[in-house]
Amino acid sequence: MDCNGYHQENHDQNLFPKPKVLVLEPPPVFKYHEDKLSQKFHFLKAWDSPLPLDQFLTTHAHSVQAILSHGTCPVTTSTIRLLPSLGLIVTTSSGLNQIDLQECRRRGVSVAYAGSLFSADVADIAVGLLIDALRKISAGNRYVTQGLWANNGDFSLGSKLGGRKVGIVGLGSIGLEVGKRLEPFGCNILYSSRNKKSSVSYPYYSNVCELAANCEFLIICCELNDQTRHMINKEVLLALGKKGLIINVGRGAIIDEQEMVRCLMQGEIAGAGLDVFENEPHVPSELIALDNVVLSPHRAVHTEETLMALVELVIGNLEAFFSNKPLLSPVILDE
Ligand SMILES: O=CC(=O)O
Repeated sequence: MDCNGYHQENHDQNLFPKPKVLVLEPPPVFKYHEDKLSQKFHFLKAWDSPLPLDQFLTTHAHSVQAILSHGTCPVTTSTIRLLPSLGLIVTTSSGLNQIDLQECRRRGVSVAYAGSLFSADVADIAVGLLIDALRKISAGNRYVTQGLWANNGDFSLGSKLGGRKVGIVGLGSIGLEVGKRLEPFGCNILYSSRNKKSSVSYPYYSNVCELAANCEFLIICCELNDQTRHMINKEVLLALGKKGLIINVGRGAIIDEQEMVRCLMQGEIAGAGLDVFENEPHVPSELIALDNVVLSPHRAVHTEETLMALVELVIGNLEAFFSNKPLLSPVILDE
């Protein structure tokens, strides 16, 4: 046994009780793999308790060393402050905007995340949404299933992908995967990012508005933070222009959603493919009604295969923490 009280060969539950892990809201991985996780850890389920959250946290304050969190589950300053023994937050997401990282840094709480585990899956959906919006696959499906084709309707033409200029906002691991997928279609890739990347020869724009003015489609792949919140505003959307499409697989709040809805309704941009929204799972009714918008329920990150890999990563990170070993996918908390 190590100093955190964790025993790898944890056969006798009385002698070596399973380490306790706090879960504030059920993460998607629970739906499919809770049994597997529960073989190793005892989950304290805040959402399942009749107690109000603060009282639940106070009750377990001294026994909680680790939290299991996910992409839309806030881990706030007040939660962290109520848990004096907290040493680790493991999130099943790649995005970290929901965790108060500053408080983690201040308190010396480590954070582990999904890293680039989902990047290929997210890039597949980004390209899928682009092709769908451009070639009107979902709209065509509605046209057929609503009987309009059989009634001699006139389905409007889509537009070609090859040879088009695609602007990627955020050239991290997801953005790079998107670029890799679009190059063989004959697309010209441009990008904006915090810094110019020496690993690619794509034209770089430090200003997202200039990127929008120089490309035909924008694919949002960056993270949400104070700098990127509502970065895609009216000015950027107008620069993208009337034939422009916007695809978002980052976070809803990177786009000023109200402004995007207005631009879509007034024909200031041509269409959108969206996996993420400002107020999930609520999607503005105007977006639902538009035929030039393709919607997806924040599922770009999850496939059966990556969820399997994710559960192993979560277990690996928690086991490492409780055995005082290096985390498998730590977040580097800069000074
Ligand atoms: O959106 C999900 C994630 O950040 O992993």
